[in-house]
Amino acid sequence: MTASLSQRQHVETILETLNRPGGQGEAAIIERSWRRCIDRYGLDPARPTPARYVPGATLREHQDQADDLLQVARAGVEQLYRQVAPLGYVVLLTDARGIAVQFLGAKADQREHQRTGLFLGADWSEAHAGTCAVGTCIQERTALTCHHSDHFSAHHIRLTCTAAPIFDPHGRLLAVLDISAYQSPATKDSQTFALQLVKYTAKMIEDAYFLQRYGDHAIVCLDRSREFVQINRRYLLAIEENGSLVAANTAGRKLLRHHELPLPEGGEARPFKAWNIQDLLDAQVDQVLAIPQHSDDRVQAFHTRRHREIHFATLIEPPRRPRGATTQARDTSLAPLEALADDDPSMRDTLTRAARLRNEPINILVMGETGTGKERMARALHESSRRHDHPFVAINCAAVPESLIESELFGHEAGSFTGARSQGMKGLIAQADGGTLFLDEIGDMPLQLQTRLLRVLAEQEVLPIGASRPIKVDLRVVAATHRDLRELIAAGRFREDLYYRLNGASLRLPPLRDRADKSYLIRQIFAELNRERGGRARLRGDAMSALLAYPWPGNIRELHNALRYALATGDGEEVVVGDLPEECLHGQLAHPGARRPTDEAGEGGASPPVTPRPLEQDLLYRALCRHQWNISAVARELGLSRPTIYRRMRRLGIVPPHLSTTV
Ligand SMILES: Nc1ncnc2c1ncn2[C@@H]1O[C@H](COP(=O)(O)OP(=O)(O)OP(=O)(O)O)[C@@H](O)[C@H]1O
Repeated sequence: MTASLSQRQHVETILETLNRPGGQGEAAIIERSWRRCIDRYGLDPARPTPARYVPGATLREHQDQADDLLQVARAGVEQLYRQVAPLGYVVLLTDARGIAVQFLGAKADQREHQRTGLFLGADWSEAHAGTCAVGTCIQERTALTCHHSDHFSAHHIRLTCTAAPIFDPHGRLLAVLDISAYQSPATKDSQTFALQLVKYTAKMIEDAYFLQRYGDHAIVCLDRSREFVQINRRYLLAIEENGSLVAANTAGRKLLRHHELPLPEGGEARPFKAWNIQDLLDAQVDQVLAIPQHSDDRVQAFHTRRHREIHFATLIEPPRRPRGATTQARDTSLAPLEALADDDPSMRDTLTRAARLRNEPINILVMGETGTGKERMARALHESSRRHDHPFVAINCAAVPESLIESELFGHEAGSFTGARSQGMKGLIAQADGGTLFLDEIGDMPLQLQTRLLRVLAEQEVLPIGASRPIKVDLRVVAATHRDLRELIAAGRFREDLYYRLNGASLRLPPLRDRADKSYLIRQIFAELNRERGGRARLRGDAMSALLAYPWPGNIRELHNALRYALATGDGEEVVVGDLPEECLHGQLAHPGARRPTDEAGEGGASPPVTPRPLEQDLLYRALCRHQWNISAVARELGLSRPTIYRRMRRLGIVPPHLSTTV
């Protein structure tokens, strides 16, 4: 059968079906949508519906509005893509208006994706695209598969698309998650698993968004199964301290409807906020809030008040907000240490240890790869200790010339050696009296000075060069190293006795690549740099995604520099993915969903080109040089078509060296 014949038949089927009384179940959903297409939108099933893209700037607005969700959804969308990509599906996340704000699909088929509209910026609203999984899901507020000839437009009938809605904690539609493929078996049943998988992922994203939005509230998680309540968390209810409900996930809202008291004739359902947890569960608020989080009884059973059904409950308490009798005044002096990390397991252990050690009269050795924040840790230890009103004095033993380090550390008397200051100099050790002396790169300290330092630590007194009497000092030394001091000891380059003096306790910092709180660090550093610059730029979601996708080797300094660069190249208002340095962008381009969207969306002529930035020119130029101006190789590396590369070269004014005229 030729395509045009099947398309003609499709049009006839639609018209015939609409002349019959309505169908059942999902068939009814599709029929209702077909009716809307004709009656409300005035669409014609035989008329081609070319993919429509919103312009680049509009797409950015849609992405900005969906930014919170996009950040939470990223991991879920990527996991879904990994699951379905081998079967030929692409993944789209659209906003509530049907505009694709995230896309993951095979790069090799990019042209086809763009032609069909399975791409960033495409408009899948029903009013434009006709009956389709996304548009019809938005209208019907339900998950569905739009398989082959379910589509209204004859031009979409080779597609199979499955979509599920994502609602916000108040039941408003937030987004639609969709998977689509060009080839699939003829029967719609073949998509049953697809539908379950998309619904499951949409619920995961919805719940992750819920937990993030209401992270400052107590959240009651309920399930009918004791075994699954901690994993499934089927029903989520955010409550105030007095038990009144502030939000519920989709399943939670259904549970409330199920347990609503019978309504009087014509009566309205109780507004969501009028619920209290004790209206739902046969329990007092205090009992629910007392469910322990970290013991064997963290799952507790309750009857529901109305139907006497058993539900198992766990509680997620807001972080750092102690409640009731266990309330203790928060120790604000710990703030400098707490600010170093968010939710990284090894940092959490390190910080707990640091908090215990901060006022102990022992020296501390901080270990970790270069740029992992050892000096930050030393400062935070000092600032959170009782010594914080006294000086924090830092010296980098590797950076000061060997000839100066002795006088820098120990100071000297007037005229004690050639080049000494005429009035003498107080050394750094004496300057740190009462406070903290930070010895960075201690492994680089010359052996002879190690002996003198050992004496200072043992005697708590320092003898300046040329002085006859030592000066008493009260010191806490924090030393840092990225080297293995035991190896240096074995090689005879570090004194073992000094090692034990310095290593009263040790703290090890994990490399950036292993940290689970990268997004926290990114936000922290970005905010700091913003403050330094006196600016108020914001970091857009696509830049954050690229930074998170980049395989950071180990160094926070590198991240710091990347953000500094991005702020310098950005327009001052926001930092977008194109403002990031080349290395981060490479991690980004290897990742199909995180590409800067707008210029590629313009390939079909629907989106205007993005204003070129110097960085974009620089990136392309460097890629061209790397590949000796082989356009195919550059196109492959950047995941773009050859014509796109030529178009960009023209737009950015890049001329190959072997041509004297413009390309
Ligand atoms: N927790 C943090 N939050 C924000 N910025 C941080 C954090 N930790 C480190 N940085 C930044 O990362 C960079 C490196 O930090 P720091 O100098 O403390 O590392 P280091 O391990 O002492 O480095 P080196 O090994 O080179 O001496 C600095 O720019 C610092 O501001």
